[in-house]
Amino acid sequence: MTADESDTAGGAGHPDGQTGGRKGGQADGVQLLPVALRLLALMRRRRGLLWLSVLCGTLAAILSLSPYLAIAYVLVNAVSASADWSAILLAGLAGMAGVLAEKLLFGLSTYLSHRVAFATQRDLRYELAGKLARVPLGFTDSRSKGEIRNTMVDEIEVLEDGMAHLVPEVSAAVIAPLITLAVMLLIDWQLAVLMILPMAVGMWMMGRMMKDAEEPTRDYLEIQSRMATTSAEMADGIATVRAFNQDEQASHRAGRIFAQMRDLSNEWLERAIIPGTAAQVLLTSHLMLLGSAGLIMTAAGWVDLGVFAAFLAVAYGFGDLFAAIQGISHRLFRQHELLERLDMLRDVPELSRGTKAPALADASITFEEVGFAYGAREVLSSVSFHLPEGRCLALVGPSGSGKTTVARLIGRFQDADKGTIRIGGQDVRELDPEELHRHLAYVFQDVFLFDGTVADNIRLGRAGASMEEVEAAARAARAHEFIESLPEGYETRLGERGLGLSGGERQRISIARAILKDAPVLLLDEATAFADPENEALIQDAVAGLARGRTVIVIAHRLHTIANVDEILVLDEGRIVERGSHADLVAAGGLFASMWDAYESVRSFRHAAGPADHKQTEAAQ
Ligand SMILES: Nc1ncnc2c1ncn2[C@@H]1O[C@H](COP(=O)(O)OP(=O)(O)OP(=O)(O)O)[C@@H](O)[C@H]1O
Repeated sequence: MTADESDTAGGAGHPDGQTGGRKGGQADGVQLLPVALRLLALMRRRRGLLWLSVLCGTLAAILSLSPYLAIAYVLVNAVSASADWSAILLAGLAGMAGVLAEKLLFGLSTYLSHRVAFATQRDLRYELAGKLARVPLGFTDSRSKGEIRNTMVDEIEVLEDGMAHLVPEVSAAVIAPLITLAVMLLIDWQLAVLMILPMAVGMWMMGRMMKDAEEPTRDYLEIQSRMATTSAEMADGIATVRAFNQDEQASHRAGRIFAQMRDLSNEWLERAIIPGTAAQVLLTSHLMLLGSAGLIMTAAGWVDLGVFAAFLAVAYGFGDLFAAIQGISHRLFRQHELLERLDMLRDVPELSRGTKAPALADASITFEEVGFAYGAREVLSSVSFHLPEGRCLALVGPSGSGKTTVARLIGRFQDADKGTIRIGGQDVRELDPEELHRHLAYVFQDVFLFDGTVADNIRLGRAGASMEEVEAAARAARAHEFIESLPEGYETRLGERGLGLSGGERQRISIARAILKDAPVLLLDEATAFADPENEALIQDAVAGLARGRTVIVIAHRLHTIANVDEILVLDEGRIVERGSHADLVAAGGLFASMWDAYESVRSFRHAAGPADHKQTEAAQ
């Protein structure tokens, strides 16, 4: 694809772009040459093809002047008294051959640059996908997922314009005119100056305008990014929005952003139309200046008619080339923004990769004075515990007390800011991440299912597991029956994010994954609520089977399910405020005891409420 080159203000760099935006950026203006060099650097792995493309593009641009020169030669000779018709014919043929060669070379240059661009796009996406696997998960939490998707899909797509189109076009629009200009200066510097002067002034004006466009362009990209996020949210969250009767408010919110976009575009149009048109006039007035001044000089005998005709012909072709430069600088400016956004993703610090792959002493988990903050907000402080292999630890506490964060730190979804977390005696930061994750299995509430078959989704637990193993895991996870009832059983495609399965069914697929993985440590976030009592009982059953013989950390919401765990940690505002067995904690009369009382009274209320609720509560037990 090519970038949209239409310009509302005479090619004056309307602040449109196809990127998401960002505030800030270089205060001292965008240097277009470095942008072009960065684009080249992106493609350096394929520099052989790239330079061949540049060479073909340059030759094509030089040859593009050949028909004008041929016409000039033909005209000058045809009107002269001593016309040499065979030479005229030869010049005509040479002009035609020049055009043909130009088109062929330009086609070859574009073909090569596209090959390089497509391969580079693939490299970049691959690199970013790998990067996402190495950055702390907190990064994707804090960064809108739409923004990341935007960069990986749309913005890298737009970079294709820079890599595939700008490379041959820059060769055509910059290198070739420079060579031609040098030759023209050698032939007649006065005519060459006349030819180039108005263009140079026009180019300078365009440059000023481009500089003025930086701020509005950033605002434009910022609004464009918000528009993309709002539109994606409207599409993704439409069910919630409708359920709360917020359609109108959501439309108004989106409408305000759309209006900002219109206002910014209008504002820019008004600012750019006059200088833009003036620059356009200058950029195209070189023929008039050269024509009138050159005629006088020729009539005065200062310049040879043939030379004057050649200059006129080249100047005619030069106009096109300079028009191309405007478009290129404008598009390079867009590429600059894209490259900056790409850099932001590429430069995100990665989790340190430990290299140790030692045999862990056991599957114990230890927290030593662990502290963690999201930005400035401390969410865990001085958390210490030791969970021996094969034992079960429950984390309880009010919402937001830090239970999930404890589990996430073990898997290095983020790294602790203070203290040390050990598995089998080894600091998790010193372990090779793959080695660490081989020891951990998760069953979280928010089950991610990808667009693939049920069997493939279960195989996420262990790639390459046989169909028998997948099925055995599904049976143990009490998922086999519902999977069999799907239209194509294990081969049923789940569609994007596994839409179409109930919460309980998704959870059981996640349990099947964990069973297949057969990791010694299980991190389990107990589901808070499922309407369907049958599902609930099945999940409890499956979890009990999965937990047997493993080291388990369970984030517990139903306090009766943890009556027999080895230790309960009670968290409040990121600190361990109580610890002990269920009976001890109830007897202690602290936070756990009051949570337990509240929990019990809800349960007895449910028992009293009626058969349906009663059945559900029973099933849960
Ligand atoms: N990605 C994040 N960025 C910023 N703050 C976060 C993020 N994730 C969690 N928090 C905050 O960290 C604190 C601890 O969250 P955490 O999810 O660990 O609590 P929790 O005890 O598991 O809560 P719940 O029982 O509601 O799931 C909360 O105040 C939460 O708002």
